[in-house]
Amino acid sequence: MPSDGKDTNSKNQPTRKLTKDAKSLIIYFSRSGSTELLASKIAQETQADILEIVVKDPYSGNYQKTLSRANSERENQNYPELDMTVPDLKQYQTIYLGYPILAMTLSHPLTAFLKTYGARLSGKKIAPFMTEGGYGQGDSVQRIREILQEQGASVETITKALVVDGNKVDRADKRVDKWVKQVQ
Ligand SMILES: Cc1cc2nc3c(=O)[nH]c(=O)nc-3n(C[C@H](O)[C@H](O)[C@H](O)COP(=O)(O)O)c2cc1C
Repeated sequence: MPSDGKDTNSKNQPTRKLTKDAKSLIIYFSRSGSTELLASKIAQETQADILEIVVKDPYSGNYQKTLSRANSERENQNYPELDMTVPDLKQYQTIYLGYPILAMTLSHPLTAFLKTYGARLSGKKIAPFMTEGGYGQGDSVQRIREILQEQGASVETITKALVVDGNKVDRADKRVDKWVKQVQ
C-alpha cells in the first residue's frame, strides 16, 4: 500500500463555503490533500457549496501511526470527535460525500459525521466520491447506507461512486466531468 508521506491537510485552514442559494453541497474529509483536490474539482464543475470535515485530534503525518489509529477506531467503533459547526442543510438537494479509503473502509471522520448529522441528509441525493491507493472502494458505500439507515435518514438515492487513485487526481478531470453529469 503506498504511503502518502509526511504531509497532512490538517495544517491548512478548513475549507468552508456556505451560500444562501446553492442546491448542492460537497462534504468531505481529507487527511493528506488528495480528496480535497478532488473535492475542489467537483466544486468547479458544480458550483456547489463546500464543507470540510474537521477532527479535534488530527491524524498523524506518519502512515503507520495513522493506520494503527484507523484500525483501532474501526475495531472499537470509537470514532473521532469533530471540531466544526454544521448548518441545518435544508436548502441542499444533492450532497457530494468525499473521503479517502483508510484501512479498507470509509474514513472514520466521515463515519463520525454521518453518525452525528446523518438525519439531516434524509431525502437528499447522496453522491459518494473517494480517493484510494489501488485497493478500491471497499465497503465504504455500504457503510454510508447502513449509517444513514441507523440514523433514520431515508436513503433511496445513493449514486454510483467516483473512485480515483489518490496519486492521479490531477489527471481525473474527464472522469470528474462525466461523473458529475451522471449525478446531476
Ligand atoms: C493509514 C492509511 C491507510 C490506507 N488504507 C488504504 C486502503 O485500505 N485501501 C486503499 O486503496 N488505499 C488506502 N490508503 C491510501 C489512501 O486512500 C490514499 O492515499 C488517499 O488518496 C488519501 O487521501 P487524502 O490525501 O485525501 O487523505 C491508505 C492511506 C493511509 C494513510
